[in-house]
Amino acid sequence: MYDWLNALPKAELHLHLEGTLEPELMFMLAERHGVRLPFADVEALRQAYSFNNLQEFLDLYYQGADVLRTEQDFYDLTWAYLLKCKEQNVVHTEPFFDPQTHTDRGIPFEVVLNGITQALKDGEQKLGIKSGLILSFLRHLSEEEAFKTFEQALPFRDAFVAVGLDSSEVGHPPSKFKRVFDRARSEGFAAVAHAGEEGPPSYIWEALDLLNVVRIDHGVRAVEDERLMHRLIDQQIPLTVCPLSNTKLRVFDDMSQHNILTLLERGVKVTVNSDDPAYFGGYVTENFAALHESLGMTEAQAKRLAQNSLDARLVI
Ligand SMILES: Nc1ncnc2[nH]cnc12
Ligand SMILES: [Zn+2]
Repeated sequence: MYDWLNALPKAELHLHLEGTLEPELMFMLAERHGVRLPFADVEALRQAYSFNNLQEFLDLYYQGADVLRTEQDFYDLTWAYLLKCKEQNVVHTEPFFDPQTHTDRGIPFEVVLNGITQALKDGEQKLGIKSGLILSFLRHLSEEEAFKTFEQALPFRDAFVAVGLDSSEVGHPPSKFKRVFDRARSEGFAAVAHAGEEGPPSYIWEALDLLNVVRIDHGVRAVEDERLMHRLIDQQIPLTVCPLSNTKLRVFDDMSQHNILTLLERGVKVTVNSDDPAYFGGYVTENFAALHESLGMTEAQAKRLAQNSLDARLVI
């Protein structure tokens, strides 16, 4: 089944480039820049990837990103991910990047963006993988800081297709970013947002009604609100679900409890994605494989999930 799932053409719509930083690359970049990591070796770092919630993961994820410093680093990071896409027949990807994670430690916005966009261009030319980059705001920071980031990005408007919202969800509802999302949409960008990962269904409502998002990232807590379920089904609003992430971050205790196939069978437009594969134990194919192993996902269901991902692309 793994090989069959791997060969299925698919799109990835929920992937943080910073979350593809494999321990081996982290150590290589640390050496490149003479940075001392607080882990003895790759194995010790992997051992640390055990989380009780989103915040415990984010603390390590932001710390790991500190080795990303030059254009070449961002290129290498993105290219390594695109090679994985090639290997797993991900024919299209719409990755996030978090500019504030880097600009806040003094890395110029252009350094981050140039490295990523050059790799994405090469990915299309040399590997045939299409992409659309999503600029994501960190929701634990202020709306004013999100505005600053957006203004900084505008001169490079051709480099990205949408804005997103990620980081610590609870306590930072979508409403906090209504005005900056209004501004981004007025400039012609699509909007997506993480909502209903750890946060309540009301955050999904806000993402839809206040931020006017065209997709919900995660959204698995929608099942707690039947009226919301009807909205998602009636309007066929895609959810970018990340099964391995959800179990690693304890949104579900075990993969056997994951609700993605229940959502699929109720008619919600769900897709399968890897979120932060270097930290959560697998890329897209591993996510599909886990659904087969733990939930008995059939080939027909896998085909529908893959087709949903192609249908839900922002860029065609
Ligand atoms: N799963 C996730 N939720 C929120 N912010 C993130 N940043 C990277 N991965 C994330
Ligand atoms: Zn995410």
